[in-house]
Amino acid sequence: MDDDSNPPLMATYKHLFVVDGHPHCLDAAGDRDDNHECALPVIDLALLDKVQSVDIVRAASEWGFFQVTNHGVPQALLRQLHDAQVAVFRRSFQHKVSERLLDFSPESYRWGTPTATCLEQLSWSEAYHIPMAPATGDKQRRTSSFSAVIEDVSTAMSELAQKLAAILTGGLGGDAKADETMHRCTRDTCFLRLNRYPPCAMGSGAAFGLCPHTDSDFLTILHQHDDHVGGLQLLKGGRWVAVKPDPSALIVNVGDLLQAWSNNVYRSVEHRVMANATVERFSVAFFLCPSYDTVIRPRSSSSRHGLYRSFTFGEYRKQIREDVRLTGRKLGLHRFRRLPPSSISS
Ligand SMILES: C=C1C[C@]23C[C@@]1(O)CC[C@H]2[C@@]12CC[C@H](O)[C@@](C)(C(=O)O1)[C@H]2[C@@H]3C(=O)O
Ligand SMILES: O=C(O)CCC(=O)C(=O)O
Ligand SMILES: [Fe+2]
Repeated sequence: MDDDSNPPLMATYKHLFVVDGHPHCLDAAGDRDDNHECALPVIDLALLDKVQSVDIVRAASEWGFFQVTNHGVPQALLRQLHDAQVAVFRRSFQHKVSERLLDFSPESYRWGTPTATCLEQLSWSEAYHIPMAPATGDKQRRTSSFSAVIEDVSTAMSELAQKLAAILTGGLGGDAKADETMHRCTRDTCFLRLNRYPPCAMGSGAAFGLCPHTDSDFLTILHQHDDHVGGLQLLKGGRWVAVKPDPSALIVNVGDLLQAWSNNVYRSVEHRVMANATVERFSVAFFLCPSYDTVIRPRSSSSRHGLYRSFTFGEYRKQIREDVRLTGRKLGLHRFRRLPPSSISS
């Protein structure tokens, strides 16, 4: 490994570990139930029938997270992606910031949190956030074996995500409009994110690998490559619980768009990654997203009014970017809540 491959996280963010001249650490200790590992619901997709669909609907509404086995994304392909991902992150930092990864846009490489003003907003990680849409004039995506692997993984994950999204939208009763919205998610409107969490010398749990957030998409498919490096935690019943890594399974989580569309039936649950003092960690996330002009129209039911106003995915992303720029945090769906009728003055 090149010594110069790590982004300069310590040099850039060391000051956030000191507040008023005193060492500062995350207040994760206050909510620390991190030793508590949870067993996410596991759905065996080889047995996909009515019973499994009901289980998926239940897991998405009670947990917002579940795991799938026999998911159809070949294990050998995930291993190939892992090897290529490791090699890409091993290149020198200078190379990563200055070169385009293959033919993807230069902004796809990110590290740390440029907007962070406190430790709580810092993500101790580097990532390639890759739009699946081919760049204009881009005819050479498959010229390297790496881009071919990325294409194959994203095609397989996209098929899986669409299948699960169809089950989840179907699970709320027939609504043609849901189908229409889901059809606006094609592989090319989605994103693949390659994450690497470098060791953090300040100690395990001293920083977030990825600070608490909900995903801004319909559904996320996540693969953790190692069975011995944990770090992912989710908020369950007001407490942070750790997810036990299982590289043979894929983790699925509901994103903000599905929560809004389903009128809070499905839950986009906050999750985070804790940094580790000695070992690095890799993961890959596939985000099922529609085109930016797609309107998310929260369904209303006889029992519940629409909790959110309609918005386009482009509007949602823009608002998040703006909130992060101005406040350091994503405010997410709170911004799009419909005001209760009593609070609207005439
Ligand atoms: C600073 C931030 C960027 C981010 C939202 C956040 O407040 C914290 C987590 C970030 C993250 C990580 C996963 C996804 O890539 C992302 C789109 C998301 O939903 O949360 C990003 C956000 C972003 O890049 O806007
Ligand atoms: O690395 C992980 O386990 C989680 C990644 C994640 O939450 C994300 O990329 O949105
Ligand atoms: Fe996430």
